[in-house]
Amino acid sequence: MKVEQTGLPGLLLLTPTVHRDARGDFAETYNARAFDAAVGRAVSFVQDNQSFSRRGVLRGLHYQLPRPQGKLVRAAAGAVWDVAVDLRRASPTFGRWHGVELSAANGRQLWLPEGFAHGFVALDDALLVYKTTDYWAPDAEHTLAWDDAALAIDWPLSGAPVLSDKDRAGVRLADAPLFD
Ligand SMILES: Cc1cn([C@H]2C[C@H](O)[C@@H](COP(=O)(O)OP(=O)(O)O[C@H]3O[C@H](C)C(=O)[C@H](O)[C@H]3O)O2)c(=O)[nH]c1=O
Repeated sequence: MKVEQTGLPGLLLLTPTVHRDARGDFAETYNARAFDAAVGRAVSFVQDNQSFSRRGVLRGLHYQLPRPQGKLVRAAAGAVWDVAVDLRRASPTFGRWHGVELSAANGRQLWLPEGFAHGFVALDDALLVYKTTDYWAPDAEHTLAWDDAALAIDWPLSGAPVLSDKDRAGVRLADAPLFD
């Protein structure tokens, strides 16, 4: 598995080894021993999620506080442009974002430790699958405005995104609850 830093402390890009043969291919999409070695600590996941999004759908930017969730994210089908925003008040990269294409074709995974908001736009119809380190806690959910000028996220959009009502009502960074 290839492990790459992203410039935001703790946010990692992981690319599992793909074993190809005449039948197709095989990859270990999660191996606790290898993942914990990459992260440098034991991480336990309690929930697996999947969401299908049609091309042009944008979900996010979401996080839970309290009950923050670390997330290990990949596209099992199609492709998304996945974004993490550092909301850790004391982080040297507070308020900065990182975007990367995750696709079934590139097999890339993004590890977002607790303290990040997460969102993505579907570049074509996409099935996003991801593990979380805590359970869903709807009362602890927050939505950061995907188009906050203070974040200036350079979304690869070819028109207005398809959004949920919740995501249309995201709060600005200046008004968002932050991680200490
Ligand atoms: C997150 C979640 C949702 N739900 C239910 C609640 C709604 O009835 C339905 C859709 O929920 P929502 O519109 O919040 O789904 P997304 O917009 O994809 O939210 C997710 O998208 C961003 C990108 C994330 O990183 C989070 O995991 C999560 O916030 O699934 C559940 O039953 N369990 C869950 O863990």
